[in-house]
Parts: sequence; C-alpha cells; structure tokens
Amino acid sequence: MNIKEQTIFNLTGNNLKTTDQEINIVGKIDEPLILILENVLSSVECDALVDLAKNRLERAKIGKSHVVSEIRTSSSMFFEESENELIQKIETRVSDLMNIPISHAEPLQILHYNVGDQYQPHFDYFTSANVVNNRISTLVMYLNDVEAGGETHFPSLRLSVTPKKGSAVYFEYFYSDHLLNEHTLHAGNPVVVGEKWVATQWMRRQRHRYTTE
Ligand SMILES: O=C(O)CCC(=O)C(=O)O
Ligand SMILES: [Fe+2]
Repeated sequence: MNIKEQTIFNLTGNNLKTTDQEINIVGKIDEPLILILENVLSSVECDALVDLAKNRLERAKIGKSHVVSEIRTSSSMFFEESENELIQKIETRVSDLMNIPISHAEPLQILHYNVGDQYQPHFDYFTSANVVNNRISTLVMYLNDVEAGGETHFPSLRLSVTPKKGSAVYFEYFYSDHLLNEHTLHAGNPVVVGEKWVATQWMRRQRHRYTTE
C-alpha cells in the first residue's frame, strides 16, 4: 500500500491567501511536493529588492567554508533579519506561505546571474552526518524575466521552471523516504541571454533566529 507522506505546506486550493497577498498555484508535482507559484511578489517589490541588493553583492560563497566555488558562479548577498519594512513584509508573507514560523527562517538571500553564470545541481539540505537543525524547505522567487536560459532545473524529475518576475518555485525535503528528498536535486541553468535575479528563502527544522517570536 502506498501511504502519502505528510507535507509541510498546507495545500487547500488553487489560490493561497497569505497575510497580505493572494498567490496562485500554476503547476504542481505531488511527491516530492514542488509548487510553481505566481504573484508571490509584486513587480514593485521585485524591483526594490534588486535595487537594495545591487550595491551589496559579492561573489557567491557556498556552504560553511565560505570559499568561492565554480559550483555557483553567481553573486550573492543576504539581507539582515527584518532589516527594513519591505524585508519584514516579505518575510511575513513567505513564512505564512511556507507554513513555518519566521524564527526558523534563514536571512533572505539574493542571487545575481550574468550570461553564462549557473548554479550546478545541488541539494539545499546539508548532507554531512553530524548536521543539526537542517534545512527543510525552499522558496526561490524570481525577481525578473530572463530572455533565455536560467531555468531552475530538477534533473531527477525532468522539470524546468522558467523564471518569471514575481513568480516562485517551492519545494520541501523533510520526508521520511530519503529518495523523495533526493529528488529535490536542482540547478540554476546557465543564463543564455539577459540576466537573472532571484531571492531564496530557506527554512530550518527548528528555531534559527533569536530576535523574533
Ligand atoms: O537560481 C535558481 O534557479 C536556483 C537557486 C538555488 O538553487 C538556491 O538558491 O538554492
Ligand atoms: Fe538551491
């Protein structure tokens, strides 16, 4: 018998009413749960995030070792927790959407890809044996349209998500069946024409912030 695994996301219909915005589901895979969402951020919010991040980018650093790596050739920055009203508003909406308290949220990350930049296939959760308070879910929000390339690609699921301003892809990897978690392997395909901006929210299993409720 096939028993469906419990998900974190609270899926009730095709539209999701968050604290301040109605978000639409436009695509879905059931196991592992992958959702393609529209209207997560407004166009004004996307532009504002890009503007705020622009001056603060540095070459993307990976993992805890903080070495520049060819696995990810984009540039990145992190906002401080709830650092201004816009970030606060987005964090509240995203935590509501992802069904996880803000206190479990990592700082919001911005990535910028130029032509040829990519993020090679990876898991968002940490795979070392002694990891505590691992990541459990991800929301990648697209802050602009990309002319060609730059899809978020899930090779095991043969799924490509095309970046669209204000849209997002959601996935979670807290299943007891480890194969389902492994199916969330994903990449940022090389940008072919244009540039690509995304904001990534990772959630932890337990509290990660001590400044919020
Ligand atoms: O840029 C993308 O499409 C994916 C980004 C990503 O995988 C991440 O931020 O963990
Ligand atoms: Fe990722």
